[in-house]
Amino acid sequence: MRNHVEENREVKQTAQQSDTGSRGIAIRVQSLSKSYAGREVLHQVDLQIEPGEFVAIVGRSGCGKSTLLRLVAQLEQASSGDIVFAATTQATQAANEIQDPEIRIMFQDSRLLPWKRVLDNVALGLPKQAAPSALQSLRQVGLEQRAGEWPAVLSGGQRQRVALARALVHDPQLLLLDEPLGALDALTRIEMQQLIEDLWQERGFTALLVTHDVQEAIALADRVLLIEDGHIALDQRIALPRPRSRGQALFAQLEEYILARVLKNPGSAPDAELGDFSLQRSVRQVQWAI
Ligand SMILES: Nc1ncnc2c1ncn2[C@@H]1O[C@H](COP(=O)(O)OP(=O)(O)OP(=O)(O)O)[C@@H](O)[C@H]1O
Repeated sequence: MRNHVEENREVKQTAQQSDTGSRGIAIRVQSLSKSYAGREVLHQVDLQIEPGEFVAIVGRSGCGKSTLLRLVAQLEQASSGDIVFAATTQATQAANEIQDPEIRIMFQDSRLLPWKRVLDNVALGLPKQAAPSALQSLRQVGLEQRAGEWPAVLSGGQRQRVALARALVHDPQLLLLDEPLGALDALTRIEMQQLIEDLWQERGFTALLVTHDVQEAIALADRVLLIEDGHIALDQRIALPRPRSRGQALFAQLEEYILARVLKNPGSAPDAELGDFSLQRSVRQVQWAI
């Protein structure tokens, strides 16, 4: 017998799924500004993200990366400007505004409840009868066997896997990732990157990742945005084939270029040289009529 969550999900998907079969939504940020105590952190930011796109945000500490993510998550209010979410219709790719997108967020710390077992953490907020989907979500991150354990006995990487399972059990249209792998060792970090990429490809949600790690941004994202002085100073398409290898010459070239831009190093390669990749991933552009 199907549970309520599955039924609700089906109804929601029928209404909101794009014609690529993607669960992901489009985002349009218009003239977005945010000030804290009179100090402007973001200044009239404009940004468009396509359904199912994976976008990474990099930039120096304190430049406003997490602020932008929190505004998109609707955890904070902008000082001015708009953020619009849209699903696309079947044939036309026209954007239909949606008011209550399913958005989930992952932080650097897992934020698991220590007094709840792993499975109960994943099932948090789900109706009781949806427990099987929580177990399935744990299976997807490879931790089904740890369902009955307490978060305290898991490693940092395993706790982040549980946090990922907890986000995915809600079948998000948009997954926001605020430096979720920042505290992990290098090997675990790469394993988690692969897991996130696999799940993103399988589920089709739109992903927005804040990271300090330019390699991570290039490994995962379709586009890397650099925030600087309150605005998007660079919007670099990463048209490398997936899965990506850090050993590729183009990977290294992009890394050097983006890092140089972050560090404002005048010796970096010109944008034009890097914009000429032949392998472009076909992200379908939304027609905004709203
Ligand atoms: N609630 C707040 N009240 C006051 N100032 C804030 C608040 N949140 C963020 N700021 C300030 O806004 C600026 C941007 O913060 P934000 O956390 O977005 O930066 P970030 O780029 O994510 O930094 P990091 O890479 O170090 O995490 C910082 O100067 C920060 O001190």
